[in-house]
Amino acid sequence: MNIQPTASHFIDGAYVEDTAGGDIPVIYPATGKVVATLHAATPAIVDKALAAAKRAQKEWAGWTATERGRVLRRAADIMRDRNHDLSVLETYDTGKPYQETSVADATSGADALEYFGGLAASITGEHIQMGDDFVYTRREPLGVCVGIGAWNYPTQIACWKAAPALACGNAMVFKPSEMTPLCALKVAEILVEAGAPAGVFNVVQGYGAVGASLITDPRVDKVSLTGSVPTGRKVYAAAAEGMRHVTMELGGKSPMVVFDDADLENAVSGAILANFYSTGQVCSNGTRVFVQKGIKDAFLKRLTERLAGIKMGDPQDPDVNFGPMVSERQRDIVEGYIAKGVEEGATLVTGGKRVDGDGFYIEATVFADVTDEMTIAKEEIFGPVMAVLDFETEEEALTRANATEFGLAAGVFTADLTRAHRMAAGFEAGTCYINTYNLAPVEAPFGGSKMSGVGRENSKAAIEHYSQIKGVYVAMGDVEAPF
Ligand SMILES: NC(=O)C1=CN([C@@H]2O[C@H](COP(=O)(O)OP(=O)(O)OC[C@H]3O[C@@H](n4cnc5c(N)ncnc54)[C@H](O)[C@@H]3O)[C@@H](O)[C@H]2O)C=CC1
Repeated sequence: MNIQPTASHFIDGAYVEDTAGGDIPVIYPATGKVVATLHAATPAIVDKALAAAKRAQKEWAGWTATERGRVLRRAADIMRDRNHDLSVLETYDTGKPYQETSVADATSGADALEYFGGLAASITGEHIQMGDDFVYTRREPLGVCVGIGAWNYPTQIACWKAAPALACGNAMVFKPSEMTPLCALKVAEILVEAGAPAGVFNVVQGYGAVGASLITDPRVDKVSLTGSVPTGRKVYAAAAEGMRHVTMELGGKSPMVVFDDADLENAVSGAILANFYSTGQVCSNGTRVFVQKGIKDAFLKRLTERLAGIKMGDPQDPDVNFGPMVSERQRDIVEGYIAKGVEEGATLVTGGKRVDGDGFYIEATVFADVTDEMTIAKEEIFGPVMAVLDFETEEEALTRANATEFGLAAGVFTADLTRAHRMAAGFEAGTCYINTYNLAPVEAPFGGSKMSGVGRENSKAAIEHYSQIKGVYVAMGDVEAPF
């Protein structure tokens, strides 16, 4: 497979290069080797992309929604047809195992394109009768949207943002994470192939500075970021200057609560999905696993047994189910947290060590006897580190689960139906799970409360964040004025 793309950027329907912006090396996390070199956008490239989006948006919004939807649905079909190649590329970009990328990335992107393609024609206004007069509402696009992505799901993030944006008649300029710049280019190619007019979806590469320059441009109407809380703060503030709409999908330190009466095997499976999928690099991960005292020993025993099923190795090998971290830096950060866990007195149950060699591998790590004050229970690690905390009562579990500035996700495992719903109602989090964890189907809203974000992606809720309502009052009689 040719990993080096034709050029760094995709603007106005074509690949564009400008080497003056400086190199962005693409490092394959499994080997530590550079597999492609791209270039950061210069101000001229950013200008070209925004100009193309601004022009194309007018044409695109003039199409009927059925026509727009058809393009998105065709793009979904193309993505599914190319799932293998796209998954291999996603694995080069991120280091996530092919076993995951072949079922969770291009496929999830295709789901978003299909879902919002199907929804496009149902995005309508309403009629409000006022005696003889009436008001009608128009649901209009926002204009030019900027999407900024994190490294962990480059295809999915591009599609989760592009699909609702385009369905509503917006155009988009998307900046992938500098760590994983390859996959969004394929999304752009596919949309053009599916019939999207040139300029409706553009990709520009770059580090934070390129992202920052996009947000403040007067041509931009909306910014949707997937990233960390510190970046979210900066992006939200910069967008506020121009009163721009925002969607913020940020980090988390989500709780997963396991009661004594939970199905042990399912709770262990949930904890594995909540901590080790994508080598722990998932924003909604349930990294604070609260386990009720009566089930704690059995839980830890079964978890340790199940972790023996990890197969670490070349992520392109379909039998491998645990890949490297995305970068050396991220692995160093995770190692630092593991050291803090040991230093602050948590019990290291399993893992904890980096794997020697060129790739950025680190073991799946479980700490028990973690307390709320420990650093590993408070800060987002974004790596394969599970913290198991003990608890006794439901009230205690809920209070401690909510005692965080984050509010992205939360989960509960219990056989007690009413308790499950009580917990879901009590969680201060945007995305909750009962007896499962980390599923993110396009039909369901996804996003966080508190410091974890603003707005929702996916589901009908996303339409609210990529369109605006205009009310039109229509008088049927004379106008009454006081003088
Ligand atoms: N809630 C969600 O849906 C998700 C959230 N995340 C969060 O993302 C973080 C990890 O991803 P990273 O790529 O390290 O995040 P990051 O915040 O470092 O970077 C995210 C993106 O923002 C860009 N950026 C950085 N500074 C900027 C600025 N001043 N203006 C505009 N753009 C700027 C980066 O180039 C990158 O494309 C984690 O905290 C994770 O929890 C990741 C995936 C999903």
